[in-house]
Amino acid sequence: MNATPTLGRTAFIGGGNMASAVIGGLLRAGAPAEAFVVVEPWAEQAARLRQQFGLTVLDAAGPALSGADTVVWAVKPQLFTEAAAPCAPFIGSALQISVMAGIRSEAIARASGSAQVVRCMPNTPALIGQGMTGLHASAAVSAAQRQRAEALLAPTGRLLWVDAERDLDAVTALSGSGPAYFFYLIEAMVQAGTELGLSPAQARTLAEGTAAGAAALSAQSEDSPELLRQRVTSKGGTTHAAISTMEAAGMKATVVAAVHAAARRAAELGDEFGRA
Ligand SMILES: NC(=O)C1=CN([C@@H]2O[C@H](COP(=O)(O)OP(=O)(O)OC[C@H]3O[C@@H](n4cnc5c(N)ncnc54)[C@H](O)[C@@H]3O)[C@@H](O)[C@H]2O)C=CC1
Ligand SMILES: O=C(O)[C@@H]1CCC=N1
Repeated sequence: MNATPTLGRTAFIGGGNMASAVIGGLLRAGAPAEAFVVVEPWAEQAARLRQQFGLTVLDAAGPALSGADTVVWAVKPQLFTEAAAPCAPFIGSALQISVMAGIRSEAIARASGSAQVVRCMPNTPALIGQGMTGLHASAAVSAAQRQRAEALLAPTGRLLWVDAERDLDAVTALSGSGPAYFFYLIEAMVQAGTELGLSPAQARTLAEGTAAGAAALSAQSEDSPELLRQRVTSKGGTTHAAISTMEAAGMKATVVAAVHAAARRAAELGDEFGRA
C-alpha cells in the first residue's frame, strides 16, 4: 500500500457495491490503486475488483492491514462481528470509517480497538458521483481525520455532517434507502405509461426525465416542494385528478410511515448486530 497525501493508505473490509462505488470515485479522481487494499472473501468479486480497478485484494484479514491509516467497513451489518474479529489485531491505530447501516460507533470502537470512528451513510447514486452521504464523527476524531473522511467520500457526491449519532438512523431512512423509493415511483409510472399505450422505453424516458427535472427544480428553487406541486396542479385539471387519487389512498401518510419503519430498522440493526 502506498500513501496518498490526503487519504494515506486505506483498507476496505468488504469489496461489494458500496466499497466499489467509493473506490471507483477515488480512482477516477486520481488516487493510485496502490493506496488501497481490500479484504473480500468472495472469489468472484475479488477477481472483479482486481480486473476492474487493479487493486490488491486479500481473501482474508492479515498483517498487510497493519499498514492502513484508514479502515473502511463495508460489509453487511449482519456480518460485522464475524468480519471484525480477524482484522482487530492489525487495525487498532487506524481511523475507522463505516458505511454500515445501524452499527454504532461504540461497537466499531470495541471491535476494532480504535475510538476514532466516522460513520457514514452513502447511497447508490454514489456509483455515478451523484450520491448523498450523511456523516457523523465520534468525539475522538480530529479535524484532520474529518477531512480525510471527506476526501474519501467527496468523489461519490454531496456530503452532510450530523452532530448526533442517532440522526444517522434518520439519514439512513431518508437518503440511504431513499433511491429505492424514487425507483419504486418510477416503476409505477412506467407501468401506468405502458398501460396507457406508450412503449416501456418511452414511458421510462418520460418518467426518468421528469424525476430528474423535478429534483433539479426543487433544489434550485427557493419555493417549497409543496408550492412547486401546487403550481403544477391546475384547478379541475389532470394533476388534481392524480393527486386526489394519491391522497384518497393515503399515499403521503404511507411514505411517512415507510421512512419511520426504515429508521426503526436501522436502530434494530445496531441492536442486533452491533455487539462485538
Ligand atoms: N446498498 C446500499 O444502497 C447501501 C448500503 N450501505 C451499507 O453498505 C454496506 C455494504 O453494502 P453493499 O456494498 O450493498 O453490500 P455487498 O453485499 O455488495 O458488499 C459486501 C461485501 O462484503 C463481503 N464480505 C462478506 N463477508 C466478509 C468478511 N468476513 N470480510 C470481508 N468482506 C466480507 C461480501 O462478499 C460482499 O462482497 C452494508 O453495511 C450496508 O448497510 C450503505 C448505504 C447504501
Ligand atoms: O437497505 C439497507 O439496509 C441498506 C442501508 C441503506 C440502503 N441500503
